[in-house]
Amino acid sequence: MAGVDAAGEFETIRKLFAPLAHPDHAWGLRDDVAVMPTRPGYDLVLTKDAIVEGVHFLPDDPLDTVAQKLLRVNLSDLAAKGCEPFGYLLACHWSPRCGWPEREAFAEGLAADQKEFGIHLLGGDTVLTPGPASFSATMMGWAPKTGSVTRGGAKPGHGVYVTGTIGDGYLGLKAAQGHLKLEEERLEALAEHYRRPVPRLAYGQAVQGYATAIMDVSDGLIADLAHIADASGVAASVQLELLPKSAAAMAWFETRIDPEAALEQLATGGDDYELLFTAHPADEGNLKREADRLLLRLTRVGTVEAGRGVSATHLGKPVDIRKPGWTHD
Ligand SMILES: Nc1ncnc2c1ncn2[C@@H]1O[C@H](COP(=O)(O)OP(=O)(O)OP(=O)(O)O)[C@@H](O)[C@H]1O
Ligand SMILES: Cc1ncc(C[n+]2csc(CCOP(=O)(O)O)c2C)c(N)n1
Ligand SMILES: [Mg+2]
Ligand SMILES: [Mg+2]
Ligand SMILES: [Mg+2]
Repeated sequence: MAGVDAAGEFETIRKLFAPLAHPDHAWGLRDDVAVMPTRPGYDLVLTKDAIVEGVHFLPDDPLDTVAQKLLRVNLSDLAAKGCEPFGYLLACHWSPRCGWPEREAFAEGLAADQKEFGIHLLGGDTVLTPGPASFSATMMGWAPKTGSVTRGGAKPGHGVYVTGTIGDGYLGLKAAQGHLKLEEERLEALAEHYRRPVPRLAYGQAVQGYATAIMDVSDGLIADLAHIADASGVAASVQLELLPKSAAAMAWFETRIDPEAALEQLATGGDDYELLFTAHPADEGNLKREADRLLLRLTRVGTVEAGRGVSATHLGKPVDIRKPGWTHD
């Protein structure tokens, strides 16, 4: 057909996205809708996050990793609620820089993570924008009808726990921008965490029996803990010296002259996509055992207290946190 270029809307859908469609429920991406099945004994759980060039990913990030980041930030929300992922609706707002090779790379990233996480594409929308590229996914999964742990059950005396390490996403952005002076291997490890965070799906399911409140860390550990504290009607304190750091983050930390400011950066930088939760101290052994089983680091970083808000200390000294995390203002 005249006037249809190689990166056209319907070529993209037919050649790149249709092969990723759910074999039973997406009608080959040739109709107006998809149909969600039901699953006896389970609730359908939905979440949506968007990512924008220049805001969530860098203009020169490879498009396969952009697609993976999109799926993973959404899967991270399902992980926090102990869900088994099922599939997603995808919106692509391509910018003029997204030609056919970039769209192919994007679809390859989707294919890799569909396999990794056992999900399928259900449908979506494809548009062109004169502005920066952006993408969004509506991720769907299943949670047992017994219900997921909310953000609202933390009680004074409970511990505050976090999976993995904190600050790699934040440092990874700086590494990808060429703003850090570290060994190449360290820079790559950090940038990888920024571009391809790992949603903690298995641990999210494993802790549903123990956590009293849970969410994933996207905006920053302190800001996100404040959401748990607000929803639970409690206060929480974080001991910054307990923050779990990767080898690369340790290497960066050792170059800092102000350790307190450096820890504040890690605790408020966001892009972690780790699980943050509270639990009764009596359950710590079970939580550790489940983490060990999954070869996942688990760290107690603080305590739930009576009151409101989140406070931080460094080696016993109060730290005034100026900006607890990322906000779109
Ligand atoms: N435009 C919107 N319309 C309806 N609900 C919204 C809208 N934006 C956010 N929400 C809802 O507000 C709540 C908080 O959203 P938020 O995006 O902060 O959560 P999150 O995805 O856990 O965090 P993050 O986006 O930092 O990963 C969620 O329940 C979300 O569905
Ligand atoms: C290029 C670039 N600049 C800054 C950041 C940092 N950042 C942006 S949004 C966000 C919170 C999570 O997003 P949301 O709340 O929208 O889900 C964070 C930590 C980044 N990732 N990339
Ligand atoms: Mg969100
Ligand atoms: Mg989210
Ligand atoms: Mg946010």
